[in-house]
Amino acid sequence: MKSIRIGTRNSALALWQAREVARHLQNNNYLTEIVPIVSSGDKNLNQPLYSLGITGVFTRDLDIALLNDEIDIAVHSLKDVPTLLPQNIEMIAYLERDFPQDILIRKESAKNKELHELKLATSSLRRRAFWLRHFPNTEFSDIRGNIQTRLQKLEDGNFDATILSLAGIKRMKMEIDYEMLPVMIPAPSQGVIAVAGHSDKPEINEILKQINHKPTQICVEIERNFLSTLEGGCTAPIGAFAEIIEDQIRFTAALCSLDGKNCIAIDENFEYNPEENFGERFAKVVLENGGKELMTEIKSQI
Ligand SMILES: NCc1[nH]cc(CCC(=O)O)c1CC(=O)O
Repeated sequence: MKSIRIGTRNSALALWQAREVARHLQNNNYLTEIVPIVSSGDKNLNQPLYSLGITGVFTRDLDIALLNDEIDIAVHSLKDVPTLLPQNIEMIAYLERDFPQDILIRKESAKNKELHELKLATSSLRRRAFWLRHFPNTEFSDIRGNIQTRLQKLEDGNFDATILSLAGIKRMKMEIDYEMLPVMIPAPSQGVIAVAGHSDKPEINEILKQINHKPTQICVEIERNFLSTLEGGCTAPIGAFAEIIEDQIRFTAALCSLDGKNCIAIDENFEYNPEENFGERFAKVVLENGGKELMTEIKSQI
């Protein structure tokens, strides 16, 4: 049998994630081959992502390679994938989520500062707003690039700390001190590796389904339905996290104003029912409780 061509971005993290998907497929006795593809999201590093005006900067080039039959499947960090997929592209498998949380990393010279004294670097509207919700007088600078670049910028730059995803740090095996940030709600689908396939390739997609982790799929579908119902194509400070605890789902989520002063939050426990779109239901609760006006305000500010 021919080997499965696994498309990936060529950052260290993306390659690690692609090898992880390859390992799962090899465990099921399939041959694999990794095909790195340079993405335009990686080429354009001077502007924050939300200001590039297009969604899917990280995924577009892999989508094109998939549609052009240069690769059979594409591996993504699910949180970078827009909720609306291009025609003929389907998300087929999700690997088990390991570390959904955000963490704080500070440089040595800031190690004795209080949290509210830190000057932070992040380009994420969510991380900024959720931090400001607790520490409203914080100064921020933008920071872009892959994890290694950001940590280098932290050493060189005029700020004390940055916020990153724990999953990325763990996957890169970085020996680095970090602090957990229980005040932050993760981005929808943070920490999840997802595999996309072409709708016209049912044989490959059947193979992919064998490595799907169903509990992770259930959780990220709730988070992403919540996100897509709220956003309608715009980027806003939205956190959403679902986890399965015994036989219940715990869902925590919030939409915040850019300055973090106004947050509409959800915290629910419920029994899973595949017939019900919980993400949409909770997003409607947010929209009806001031979220609609808040989204209009955010859209006018970014
Ligand atoms: N937006 C960049 C990005 N996309 C995926 C990860 C790490 C893996 C993940 O969180 O799923 C990161 C780095 C970060 O947010 O710190």
